[in-house]
Amino acid sequence: MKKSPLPVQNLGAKDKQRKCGREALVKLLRWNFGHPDFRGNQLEAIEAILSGRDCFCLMPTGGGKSMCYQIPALAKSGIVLVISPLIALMENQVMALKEKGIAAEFLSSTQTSQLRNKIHEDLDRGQPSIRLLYVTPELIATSGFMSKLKKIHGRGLLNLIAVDEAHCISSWGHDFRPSYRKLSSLRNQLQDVPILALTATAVPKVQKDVIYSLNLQDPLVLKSSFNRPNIYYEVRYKDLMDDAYADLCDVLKSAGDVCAIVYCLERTTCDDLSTHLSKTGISCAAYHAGLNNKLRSSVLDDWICSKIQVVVATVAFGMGIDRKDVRIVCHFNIPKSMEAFYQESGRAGRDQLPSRSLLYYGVDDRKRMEFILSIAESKKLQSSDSQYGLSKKSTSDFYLMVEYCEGSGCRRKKILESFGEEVSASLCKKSCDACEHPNLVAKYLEELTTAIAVHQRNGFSKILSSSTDAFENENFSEFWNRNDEASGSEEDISDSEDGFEVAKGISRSKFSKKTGINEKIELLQRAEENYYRNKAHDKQANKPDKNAVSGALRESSKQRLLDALKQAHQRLGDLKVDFEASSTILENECFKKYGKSGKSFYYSQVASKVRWLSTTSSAAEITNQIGTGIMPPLENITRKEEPSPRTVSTMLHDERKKEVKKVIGEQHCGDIESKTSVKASTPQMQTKLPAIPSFSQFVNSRKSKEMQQPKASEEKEHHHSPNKHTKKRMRLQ
Ligand SMILES: Nc1ncnc2c1ncn2[C@@H]1O[C@H](COP(=O)(O)OP(=O)(O)OP(=O)(O)O)[C@@H](O)[C@H]1O
Ligand SMILES: [Mg+2]
Repeated sequence: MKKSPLPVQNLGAKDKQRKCGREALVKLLRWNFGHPDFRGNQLEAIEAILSGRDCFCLMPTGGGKSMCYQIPALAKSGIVLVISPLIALMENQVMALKEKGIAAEFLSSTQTSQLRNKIHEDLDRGQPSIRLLYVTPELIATSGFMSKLKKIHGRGLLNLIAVDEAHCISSWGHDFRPSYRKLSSLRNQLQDVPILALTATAVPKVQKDVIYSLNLQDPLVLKSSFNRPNIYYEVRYKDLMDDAYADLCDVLKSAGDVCAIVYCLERTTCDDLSTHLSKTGISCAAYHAGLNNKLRSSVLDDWICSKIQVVVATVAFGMGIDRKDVRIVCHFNIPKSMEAFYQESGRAGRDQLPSRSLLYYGVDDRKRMEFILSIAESKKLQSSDSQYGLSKKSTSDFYLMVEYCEGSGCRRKKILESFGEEVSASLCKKSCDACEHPNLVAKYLEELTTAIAVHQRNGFSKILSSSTDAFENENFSEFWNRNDEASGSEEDISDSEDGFEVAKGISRSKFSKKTGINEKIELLQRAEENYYRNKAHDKQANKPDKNAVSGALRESSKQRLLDALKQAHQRLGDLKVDFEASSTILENECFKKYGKSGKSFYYSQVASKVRWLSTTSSAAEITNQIGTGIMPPLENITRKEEPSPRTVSTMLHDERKKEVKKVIGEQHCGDIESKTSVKASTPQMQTKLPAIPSFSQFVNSRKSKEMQQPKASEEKEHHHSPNKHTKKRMRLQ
């Protein structure tokens, strides 16, 4: 319904400098938004801004921060500029304001040039009709738009600059956006325009950083408690349950037909989980950046208008989702930080009614996140962002989240303390599982400790171990040494430019479309791993340290590298390196890095090198990496000891064959074998070793098989149901 312009114009047109009294502001609120009164610090913030003062406003998620700039936009003639990190967020707010008859627009590259021109024309008018103009920080950074802003300001029409989600300016914030840093120049460029910084998730360090970076002058600092008393916090332990999918299903069903969001780390989990929930009769849909825009907006629309009950989403279902009656927010995987968790779980109960935050914690998830963060950190260290001190921060943030799950004591207290709030023990009022059922939670934690010990004993998720230290100084794990690494992130999932998202994007781009292949690679790796484990175990039956890298293991690894080098030479033609010396160098490198970390890391690194040798398309790359002298002609190479027919590689090959057979069937395995045997019997090799099929060979033959038999392969993929043991192994997707 379009409202009459009153009382906006009455208040604004009379006297621009006139201060609106409380009553007039409440009237504006009631008239335009239908709320009976201001909440929390809204009024104080609005009054400060209207008096021309800078303001830093920290309010909990759903606290009503938008009102702090929307009311001033209505109280004075002129324009309020709102800087917002997401186009979707701007679109939503502008649409909602327009529905209320308030003149709001946003400028973005997604609009037609015709529409943009129309907005610019309005801004150029003596008295623009637009009251709220939403823009991205990127647009602010352009000289053209800045000169337009200066002109508007010169005409006395720029009333306020509101920086929404202001924590994005700080590299200490969980959603740091490099483009936000460009906002630092606003104060100098538009000197006497008040600036309002708004955020829900700033820890004290970030709060200071925001105020400093935006150069706020004597700002009114308003901080509300982060506490969300209407949200009940609970953690459930995946490692202690048979089937987390079924558990979640029960939770959602027993809650009735309520609105819920389930956050997952990976798109594939969203798809799987959504399918699973749908099958059990829950109305739900997946939402992630892998879906096209049309599908995404239809899922969002269906959820907003209650056509579907549950959205199973990645963090792409992000900031600005304003449905008030979300009753359950579930994290099916541990989030990356307490700030992210707070913001996401805070989408529950924005209507202040009782709601629930449920986190499913799994040790495997924790390890996966540790791995992602370690990669993101390495990437950030390499990039210019390192100047902002990003290196160790995300891991330490993450451990707060781990502590939330693994520690005993009130969950609410943990959340609030992480934001620097001092909290009394009585605050929670038994509205978290740890306060309501302390003995039960203590029992779970004890069982979890045992489960973790069992995982560790069994070498569970060995390849991507929890030890991020093991990846320090490493040019990433074997998973990163792949040809397609350079493909990078083809899309963003949360519209964030951050290293974390980029790292996730890269990992997804490499793995998500290759789930089947990835599983097979895993099987091969497992076969290799088993081989080494068994061999080392046999040889060292009496030795106490089962995890030590034995001399035999080193020798066989060297042999593998030697074979891989020779195969690379065959494939690429002009590999000018000394094979023996090079394999020693490569093996030494692996041992130097991981010899002390135990054989699984060491083996993993060797496997990585072998894979690199068998997939790289550049001989120069190998030569450069090894950096050894000129290689004698291949024909002249003779081994000191000719290996027996049943060598390490043969055995390894047999192991692989077994696994390959398991996955792709006898016939296809035979294909690989016949091809590789031909290679192995070529005279140049002077070895009886059958060649190890490279992963690309394996993957390519698998692909062609899949193309021939799409249905059969689909069945096999389907067979890898989420609850199968294989799913429990770690995969980055
Ligand atoms: N004074 C008020 N009384 C009642 N409801 C209000 C009031 N102010 C805002 N709201 C409502 O609260 C909800 C949340 O508002 P808003 O989106 O501005 O919150 P936010 O603090 O920006 O949250 P987030 O951190 O998630 O962005 C909206 O539905 C809004 O209409
Ligand atoms: Mg907001």
